[in-house]
Amino acid sequence: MSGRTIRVSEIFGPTIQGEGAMIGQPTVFVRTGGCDYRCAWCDTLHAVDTTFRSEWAPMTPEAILKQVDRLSGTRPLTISLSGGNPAIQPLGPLIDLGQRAGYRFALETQGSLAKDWFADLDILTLSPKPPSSGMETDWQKLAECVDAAGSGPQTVLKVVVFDNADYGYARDVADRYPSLPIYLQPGNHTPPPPDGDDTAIDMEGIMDRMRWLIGKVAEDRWYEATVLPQLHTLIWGNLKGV
Ligand SMILES: C[S@@+](CC[C@H](N)C(=O)[O-])C[C@H]1O[C@@H](n2cnc3c(N)ncnc32)[C@H](O)[C@@H]1O
Ligand SMILES: Nc1nc2[nH]cc(C(=O)O)c2c(=O)[nH]1
Ligand code: SF4
Ligand SMILES: [Mg+2]
Repeated sequence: MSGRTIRVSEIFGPTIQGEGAMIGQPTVFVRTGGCDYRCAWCDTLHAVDTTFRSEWAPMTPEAILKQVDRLSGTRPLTISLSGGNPAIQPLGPLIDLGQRAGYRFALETQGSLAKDWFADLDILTLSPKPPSSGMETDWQKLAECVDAAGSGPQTVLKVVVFDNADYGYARDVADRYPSLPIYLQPGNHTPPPPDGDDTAIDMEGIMDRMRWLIGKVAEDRWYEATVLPQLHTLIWGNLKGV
């Protein structure tokens, strides 16, 4: 298929947005395949690891929207674009087509690649990666993402926190962008293996980290931060497609 196609790992929903600014709100997910990062604790390796490439289907915007319509009952809601890194894919035409049908678009990306069409989103979540991920932040690229979005979408920051170094990194990100809302998300240290169907998580461990993180924020009187768990993980563990 042609260059207009989007590499899709999975389309699922309606479910609730489990993370960040839109937590609890009904949404359909379109998860793209492929990522320029390899985070040590990635919970979505089936959309990252190229071993699973054969499961990623090239789809046109029309075919994707048809599938979303089938799931939503053609009642427009927010479509959440995630991945992998969805910024790699040519998503502009899908956003345009969907918005004309009444859909809203949210997208999450690590902020390593800026696209002009970020300005057309309704909400852009930039989730730069802390030290525990093993990835290095290119601050210039992150700035380009913020600039590309401009005043188009609501832009928010979301940082996963596992430890003190990650917490310090989150504070640094917030200092760089004092006008953007920031969400802190405790890390899930038992992410799913890409090919397994065991959904078990260490709930106690995640809750311990959540309590520790709230304690840090309170102790520092960091009242601009919002601390939220991954709601879908608390409800369904590592189950895929929810
Ligand atoms: C799977 S990523 C896909 C979008 C994009 N690649 C990104 O990282 O922002 C979606 C969100 O899940 C978060 N995430 C991934 N693995 C996680 C884990 N083990 N615990 C908590 N959050 C995790 C990421 O940091 C990101 O905010
Ligand atoms: N319910 C639900 N909420 C989510 N928020 C971010 C997700 C992601 O994997 O990008 C995700 C997901 O996979 N499921
Ligand atoms: S950037 Fe996102 S999808 Fe890519 S490896 Fe990291 S958490 Fe996973
Ligand atoms: Mg996820």
